[in-house]
Amino acid sequence: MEDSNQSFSNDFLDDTIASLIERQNSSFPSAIVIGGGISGLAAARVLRDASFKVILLESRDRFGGRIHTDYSFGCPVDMGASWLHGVCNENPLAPLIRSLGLTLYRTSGDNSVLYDHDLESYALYDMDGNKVQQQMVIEVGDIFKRILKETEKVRDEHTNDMSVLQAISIVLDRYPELRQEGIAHEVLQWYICRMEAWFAVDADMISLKCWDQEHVLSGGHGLMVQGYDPVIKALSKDIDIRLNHRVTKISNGCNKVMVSVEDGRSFVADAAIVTVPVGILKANLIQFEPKLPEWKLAAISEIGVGNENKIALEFDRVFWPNVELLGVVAPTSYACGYFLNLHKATGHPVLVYMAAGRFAYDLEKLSDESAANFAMLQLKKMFPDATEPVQYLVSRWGTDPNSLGCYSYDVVGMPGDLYERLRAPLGNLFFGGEAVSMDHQGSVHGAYSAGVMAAQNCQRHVLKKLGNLNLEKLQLVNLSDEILETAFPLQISRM
Ligand SMILES: Cc1cc2nc3c(=O)[nH]c(=O)nc-3n(C[C@H](O)[C@H](O)[C@H](O)COP(=O)(O)OP(=O)(O)OC[C@H]3O[C@@H](n4cnc5c(N)ncnc54)[C@H](O)[C@@H]3O)c2cc1C
Repeated sequence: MEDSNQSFSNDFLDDTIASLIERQNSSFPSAIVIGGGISGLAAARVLRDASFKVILLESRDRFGGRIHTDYSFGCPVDMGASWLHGVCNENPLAPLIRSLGLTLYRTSGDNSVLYDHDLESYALYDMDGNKVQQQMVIEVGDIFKRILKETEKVRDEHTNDMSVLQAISIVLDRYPELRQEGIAHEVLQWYICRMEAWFAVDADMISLKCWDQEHVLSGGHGLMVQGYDPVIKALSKDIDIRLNHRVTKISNGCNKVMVSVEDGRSFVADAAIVTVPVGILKANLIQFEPKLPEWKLAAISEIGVGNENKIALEFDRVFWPNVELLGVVAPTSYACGYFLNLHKATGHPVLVYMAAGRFAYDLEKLSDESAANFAMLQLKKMFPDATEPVQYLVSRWGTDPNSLGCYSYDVVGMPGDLYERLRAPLGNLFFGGEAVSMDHQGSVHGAYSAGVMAAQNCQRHVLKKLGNLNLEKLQLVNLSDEILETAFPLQISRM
């Protein structure tokens, strides 16, 4: 490790980090944050506010990661995360959202994972364009709840985990009267499609043991009307972010961590925090020196990563009803589809087609134009007179080499200690990112908290290690404490 500084390029030695290399026992502690999504930005802020010298290395030419608000329609369209799950003061992001004065459009009340949209805000259609009676949507929704309730008994009867789909099939064999026919069957498939969208995988991969174990924050689900971008911008303020810096190797020594990027340059600091998506770790795109221990590698391989994609369509006028969600029901959950009506929440004539699981991967095989055409075919099933879109946007989270998936999920048979192993530090190396969140994996607020926690652990570790440092120089500021001081109410609307 000591000799490694010699491999630095000369021009880099003149850069700010060079001072970190030269600092031995004096000056400020230093850290490198890898990945500029919300988790990495939160981690960098905590350390910066604690007077650490921080540098953030980000592989893309933008920061924000799986939060990506696109403005090419002239209005904010979130192609990654768009909801705040848990519109309540306990949400760790609430203080920041409040202080920025951002508006949330609540799409559901308090009701659990499966109903991030209230039933009255749906309009469902069959493949022939006939509107499904709302009464049927409500009745089948109740039947779906009953089926899921019965799967709890199946869970209690089996020591081994199984998929939710397998459990549903056991319940339907036991209670044939719960089976649905015709359109009612298609509506049931639509509910399964919505469940698959939440976990971003097909129902045959959702763990029966884990699916409802998440502690969902209260307050329902709220769309970020101005997009998530202002949150990301606020967190990034004054952080030394190096874009187009793809990390390829992390050398974790006794005293320092050296992080190398694609073009051969290296950065050295007292500690580093890895916040890249778990899909990147699974694909072994970063080399670790020494190699990660077996228990860490096993945790990375045992966690699931799902996929979700969006096709955003901008129109010159609104030709659809004033509901939040437009859905097409079909004989299989794979063939069901739905559009989020952004016009209801934001006033802009934009529909966002959303696809999850295997279907999301299949969509990525199409060109952008074919994907948009596919979404239009779905739309025309509901509205034969639909006009062509003025513009469209297509996401590819599954094959994007900076994400390789949309967010993590619990696989069938997931070991109980998986998350502890994922987040466990290794010497001077700490782990953040949505997948290591304590309670809210797969979410923006979970990723944020995981970044804050990794930074606080890193801060403690480094300060302990540098025991001879003049600690009075350091301002031990907690990011959330600082923001909490500005207490504005959350702005929530529903038109
Ligand atoms: C389509 C979609 C919809 C979603 N909807 C919601 C929602 O409505 N609500 C919600 O709460 N959550 C939602 N999520 C999940 C949420 O977006 C994520 O949990 C969260 O943004 C993850 O943040 P992160 O910082 O952990 O990871 P990321 O945002 O992925 O940040 C990691 C960063 O690391 C960078 N990186 C990758 N490899 C390297 C490398 N080798 N070197 C340097 N940098 C690298 C990436 O470019 C990225 O910027 C959604 C996600 C997707 C994809």
